[in-house]
Amino acid sequence: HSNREMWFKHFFPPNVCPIDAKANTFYGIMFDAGSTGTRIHIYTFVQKSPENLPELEGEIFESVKPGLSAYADQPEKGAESVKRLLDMAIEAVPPHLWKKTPVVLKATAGLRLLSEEKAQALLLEVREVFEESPFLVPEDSVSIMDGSYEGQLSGQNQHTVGTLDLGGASTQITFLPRFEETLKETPGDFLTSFEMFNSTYKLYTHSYLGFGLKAARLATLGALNVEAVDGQMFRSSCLPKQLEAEWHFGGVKYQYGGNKEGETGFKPCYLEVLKVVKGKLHQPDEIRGSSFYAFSYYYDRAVDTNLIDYEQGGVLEVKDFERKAKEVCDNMERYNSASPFLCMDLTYITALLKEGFGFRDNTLLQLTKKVNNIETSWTLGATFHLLQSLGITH
Ligand SMILES: Nc1ccn([C@@H]2O[C@H](COP(=O)(O)OP(=O)(O)O)[C@@H](O)[C@H]2O)c(=O)n1
Ligand SMILES: [Ca+2]
Repeated sequence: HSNREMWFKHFFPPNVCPIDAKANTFYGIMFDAGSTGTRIHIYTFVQKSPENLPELEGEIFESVKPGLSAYADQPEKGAESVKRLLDMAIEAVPPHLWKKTPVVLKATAGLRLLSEEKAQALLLEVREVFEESPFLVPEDSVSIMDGSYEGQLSGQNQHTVGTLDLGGASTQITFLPRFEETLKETPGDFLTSFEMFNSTYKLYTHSYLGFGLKAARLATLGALNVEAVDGQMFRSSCLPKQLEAEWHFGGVKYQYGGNKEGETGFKPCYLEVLKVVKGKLHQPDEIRGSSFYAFSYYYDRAVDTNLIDYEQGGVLEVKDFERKAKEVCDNMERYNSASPFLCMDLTYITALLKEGFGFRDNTLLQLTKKVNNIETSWTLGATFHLLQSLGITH
């Protein structure tokens, strides 16, 4: 619309101006099909004028468990879980905007670990659910995402230069390098360029498949990429001595337990976990002392052990995770009520941060679930990009 049509909008406060609201509000529906759950993000954007970027106005968020990969052998059931979430969008988006509201699903690490055939069958069923909905279904609306897009950047605090995300199957690190040196010593496929205000920026972002918390459990147990797991017992010094149990992940059943006779506790556990991370990740020098935002399982495990409050989040040092790991691992029987993997998880987080990425003991981590009441997720950037590429916003 031209400025002529909108001359009257200055007489109304923005939220009572009916035409303004209609002409400038856009919705975007983004599904995050993660390895442990499926989530819907329904974003509302408002574009105040054609020359400004659209602003995020709000988000509706819901999630279900388990993730799509758990339906590897029942793709219709998997698609049904998506449909139930999509029904929320039918309620949330005004009917006259349905046709203009794109719906997209991007699967992350969990589906990357399934066979091509099973993954495609799932995606096909989901695509059908989308086609039957009243929303705009772009080409490629259902896909497996390249890991590097999961990185996200937050600019809340000048000294916080990057983000860390720990999923079930993969983990991501993203930051804006400040030194030429970092760009020089970084593998090319860890860098992506983007344009903003007529300048080109280089972003360091990488997704490590197999280094998510749950994949790391299997790796520590020696059960990742093992051919025959049937009847095999995987043991670890990171688990309670007497424990023997079963665990289902990615459609496979694993039997695992504690070191009945051998050692348990932080020290032997750390050595076990070290084998999984040491020398496996790229360590950019400049991040050692920088502070990072940390999401997902970093957040969840910090909440589980009272390091932070669930609602508030908080700031931690890397060594806080180590202190807690020692406390839990060296008193394993006492912590039995929580997950039997708590010691292993905290030890892995400690090793990942210190030996994997190369952070210092006193590196600060800002643990956050929401920023300005919006779920922190790669989905926001992806939706923004989608609306622009479809020409829905400018
Ligand atoms: N919107 C979201 C998405 C995931 N998560 C967390 O991310 C972790 C699981 O990661 P995921 O299921 O996305 O696994 P990947 O597919 O990323 O490996 C859990 O700690 C979730 O609670 C979150 O806190 N908020
Ligand atoms: Ca994720």
